[in-house]
Amino acid sequence: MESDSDSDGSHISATPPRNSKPPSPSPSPLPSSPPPQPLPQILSSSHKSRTRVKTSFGSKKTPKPLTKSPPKPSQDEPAPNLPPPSTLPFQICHPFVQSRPTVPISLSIETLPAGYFSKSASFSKIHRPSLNFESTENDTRPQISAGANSTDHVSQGNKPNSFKKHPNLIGANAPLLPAKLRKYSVSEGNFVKLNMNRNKRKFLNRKATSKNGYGSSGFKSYRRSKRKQKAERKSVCDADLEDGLISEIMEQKPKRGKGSEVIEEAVFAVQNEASDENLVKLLNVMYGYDSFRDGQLEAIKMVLDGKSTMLVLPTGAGKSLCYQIPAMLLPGITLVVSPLVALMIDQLKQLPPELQGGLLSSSQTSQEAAETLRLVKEAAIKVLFVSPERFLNAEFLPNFSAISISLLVVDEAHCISEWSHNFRPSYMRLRAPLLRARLNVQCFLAMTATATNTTLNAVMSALEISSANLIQKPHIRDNLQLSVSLSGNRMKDLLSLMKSSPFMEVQSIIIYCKFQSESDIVSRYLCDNNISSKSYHSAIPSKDRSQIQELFCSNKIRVVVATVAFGMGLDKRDVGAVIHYSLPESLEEYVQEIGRAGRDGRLSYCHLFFDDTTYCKLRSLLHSEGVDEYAVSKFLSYVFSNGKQGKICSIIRESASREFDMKEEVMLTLLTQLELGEVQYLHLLPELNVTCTLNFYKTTPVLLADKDIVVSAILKKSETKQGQHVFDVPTVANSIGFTTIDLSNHLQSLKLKGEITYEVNNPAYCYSIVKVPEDFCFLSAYLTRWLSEVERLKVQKLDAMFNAAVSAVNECEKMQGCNDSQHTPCLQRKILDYFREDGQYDISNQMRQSSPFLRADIKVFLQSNSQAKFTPRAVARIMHGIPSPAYPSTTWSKTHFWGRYTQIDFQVVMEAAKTELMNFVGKNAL
Ligand SMILES: Nc1ncnc2c1ncn2[C@@H]1O[C@H](COP(=O)(O)OP(=O)(O)OP(=O)(O)O)[C@@H](O)[C@H]1O
Repeated sequence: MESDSDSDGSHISATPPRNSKPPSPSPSPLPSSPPPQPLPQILSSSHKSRTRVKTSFGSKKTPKPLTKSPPKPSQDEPAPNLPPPSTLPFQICHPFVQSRPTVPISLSIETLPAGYFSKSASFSKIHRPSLNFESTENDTRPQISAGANSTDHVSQGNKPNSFKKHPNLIGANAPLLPAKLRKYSVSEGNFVKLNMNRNKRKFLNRKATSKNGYGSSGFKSYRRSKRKQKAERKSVCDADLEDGLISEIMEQKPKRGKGSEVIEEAVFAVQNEASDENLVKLLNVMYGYDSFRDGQLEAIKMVLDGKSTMLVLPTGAGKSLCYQIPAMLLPGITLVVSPLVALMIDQLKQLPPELQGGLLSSSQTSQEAAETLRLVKEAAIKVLFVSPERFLNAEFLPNFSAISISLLVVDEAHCISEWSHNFRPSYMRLRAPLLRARLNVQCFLAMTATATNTTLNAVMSALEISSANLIQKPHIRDNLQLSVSLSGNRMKDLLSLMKSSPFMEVQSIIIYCKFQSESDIVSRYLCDNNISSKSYHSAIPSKDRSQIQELFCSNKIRVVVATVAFGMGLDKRDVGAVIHYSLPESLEEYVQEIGRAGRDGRLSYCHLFFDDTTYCKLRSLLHSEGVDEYAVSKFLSYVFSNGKQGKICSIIRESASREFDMKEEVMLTLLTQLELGEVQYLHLLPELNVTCTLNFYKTTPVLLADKDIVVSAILKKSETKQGQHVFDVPTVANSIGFTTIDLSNHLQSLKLKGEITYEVNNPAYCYSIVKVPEDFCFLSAYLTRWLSEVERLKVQKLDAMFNAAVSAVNECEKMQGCNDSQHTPCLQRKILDYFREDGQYDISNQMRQSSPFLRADIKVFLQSNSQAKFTPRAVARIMHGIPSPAYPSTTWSKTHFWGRYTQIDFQVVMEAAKTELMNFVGKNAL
């Protein structure tokens, strides 16, 4: 495997500088680290607000109800903040703390001394390599990015191509066919019509009013609406999409022109003989590039050979091309599984015009999905993007029985592995035997930029990819200059960094923050100090977000201060610097985010700030998803409580989350594991609002029930509240052997006939039981172990990130090209070691192992909250200041023990809590 670690920084001088003018002769030195500042308030409730789907109430055409229309049922009052008395293992019999208890004087306040991590570093002189200024902005610049190793390139000479913007591409920077070919090429390309029905934005059948046939306003609004779909990376999955996302995605066949003949010839030549020369020719006529980047040709040839392949290339190295070219050549369709709809949309719009694409995601309506499937069946779509949630479900599969799938691509393949930084339960569906059996697909291409060896092994074993078919290139491009500094005052240090060379000369900069509030504060601070910037995160209205991204891409905004929401799918080639204001949660995340810089191959700067307070805070937060065996077993009993095989069951997300003190995502992870683990216990059904409130209008309920089986069941199974019938959708469906979808359709038809109106609320996970577990204890122990392991690994990943930063600052001997705060070689080496050696990587943690006051404080806390019930984890969360569904910060942050022990390892606090709880319960029992 190639290694970046041998580089000593000298290679960087071969790259033209980002700033076209030479650096100012004397970079202004930065001040030494001032004393630490408190972090801004960073904890926020993870609760999603309850959605309420209104189907017909309030419509003007609604006929008058038979009975006087009662007032709308009020939304459920939020449940009390504490779980019911019998639900927690430790009961403490004392008055509860609803009003502030008289807490004895605090026993201790544990804080790490400032400068806990010795030797503070300064980034005052960021090393600037000697640069060759001969190349100018307009040169065909040496791409030292992914294809750093130029010997691996298959080239047809390096004539510069005059790239023109694709008429239908949304991406601001995607290079396109050279001018000479563009004039022959398709005029309408792979325009993806993206209708936002719910937002009433329709571009279908738009009359051509401009050269490209779409009308400039239509195209502009299309671009705008596309950009709206950037969403928070961690939180966005199909179900999380903002309202009115994708309603329709369709293709228009490109008009055939002389350019398409040239491409057809090139395709034909490769189909005859997949030689390097023919493939380069195809690359050239399709994309206008002269040579493949490192790893691309190898991957394409492997896939064309029918070999399942694991491809690990750095971000921005050009992985997409590795399935796009095969998709042009292979007879069947190419399915691309992608974790985020926003990513799918980006990839869809970046398909070359000759390649027709489509998208299926669970946020589409059934009509939209049907339209896409129709196009697939007509072979009008060559590349189909699908979300893993949609994938392999009972509704999806039958559509593919008669369709030949030549290639299945798993994008962000690390999501398959629970050992990755971004495990997604829905990716557990991606198993070779299942895919072969259900879709008859034989060839897989798994792609990622960030995978440790353990993760790679997990992915390759899931997709049965032979180790001989692993293509792996260094994780970081050589054109990224990495610097790091321990900061006592990040805000001030950031300002100094921004005002010093080279950052002051860089055109486009992304500053990554961990929290939304932090991003707002930092952006405001920069603006107040004459550095204009914009804050970007998912709480900013989508219209504004789109605008910020658009302005950033067109270089009208220089600095964006963003959470992780910014960047996924962003293919701005000339981002010159990425600054981490907050420590990333893993080296994977760090690598992914610095990969936003220098996609054009030019030298780019990445600076990382770190400090012990942020590290401790992040480490605490990583424990917010952990669960105890007690909670898991309670959850399992509930899941199978009314359990007969085949029965449709539901779990109302919000109330169950409080009841089990488990985040909604954790409940979904458990349910997915019960579906996709070794034994299939249940079958997940689409999520649904399960509580229905119904009014009858035309016909009296009893008369209607005589003719209608559904109405008859509703009358039997509903409660009448103020003249309205309230019922649980799965209960009614079960009673007449309907599916929930059938029942919903039936209600809809009654509504259209004017017989009823109804409203549904309470979003719930729905499933049918396949098998009731024989041994609940065994299963809950197994699931808890599994979740704990995932939790432990996340913490280890943060430790590894922190240790890499600490050791660069404190241990680097500055021998091999590192100097001042510039640590490219040693950070590259750390990253390489981490990805390669995995388990043996240094992941010792820097947390304090205990405090003499910990147990005494817990004891006081328990005494003063004696009516409440706690698990050890609940106590530890409070001591770490982590809110949870049953112990929200609104109530519990009022205790002055809240967050007092963030610097002590969570497990240690939990152990202490366990001991104290035992003592407490023991004493009470006496
Ligand atoms: N052979 C090539 N020569 C020049 N540019 C290329 C080549 N291959 C791909 N590119 C360009 O590199 C950019 C990044 O490509 P792409 O989006 O496929 O990267 P990626 O590896 O998927 O990145 P990420 O991991 O961030 O999604 C695109 O603008 C693409 O057009």
